Amino acid sequence: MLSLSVVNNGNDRFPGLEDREKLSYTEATLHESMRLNPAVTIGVPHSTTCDTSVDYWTDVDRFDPHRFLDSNGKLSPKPESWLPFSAGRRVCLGESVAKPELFLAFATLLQKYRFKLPSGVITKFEEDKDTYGGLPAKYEILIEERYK
Ligand code: HEM
Repeated sequence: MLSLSVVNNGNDRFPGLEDREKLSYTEATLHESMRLNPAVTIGVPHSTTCDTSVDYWTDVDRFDPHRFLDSNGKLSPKPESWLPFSAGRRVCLGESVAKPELFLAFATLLQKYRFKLPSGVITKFEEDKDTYGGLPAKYEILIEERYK
C-alpha cells in the first residue's frame, strides 16, 4: 500500500488522478466515510438503507476502511450494498465526476495537513439532529501542517 508521503515526494506536487489506483487506503477511507455519512440523502433515513444494515455489513456502525480492501491491500470491487450514489433508474449521474473530485480534495488535504483529535474529544459519527441533510454532529479537531 502506498502512502501519501510517497506521492508527496518532497512536497513538490499535489496528488493526481494517476495516484488513485496506488492510494487504495485513501480511496477505501472515502468509501467508508460515504457508507456511514452519505453526502446526499435519498428521502428515507440512511439507517433504513443497506449501507448501514446489519444484513450486509459486519460490525455495521464501526468505521473501518479495510472492509473495502482485499488481502493485498488493493481496493476490492464495489460491494452491491454500498449505495451512497443510489442505484438503478435513479442512480447518480455524477458518480464518475464526484468520486475523482473527492479523491483529489481528500488526498490533497491529507498530504498537506495532519488531522487529530484534541485530548479528551470523542468522535461522534451520529447525525446532527439540528441540521438537514445528514451532516455529522459537531466536534473539535486539530489541524497541523505536515511540512513547513
Ligand atoms: C459525493 C457526491 C455525490 C453524491 C453522494 C451523490 C448522490 C446522489 C444520489 C444518492 C442520488 C439519487 C437521489 C434520489 O434517488 O433521490 C443522486 C442523483 C443525481 N445526481 Fe448525484 N451525488 C453526488 C454528486 C453529483 C454530481 C457532482 C453531479 C453532477 C455532476 C450529480 C448529479 C446527479 C443527478 C443529475 C442526479 C439525478 C439522477 C436521476 O434521477 O435521473 N451528483 N446523486
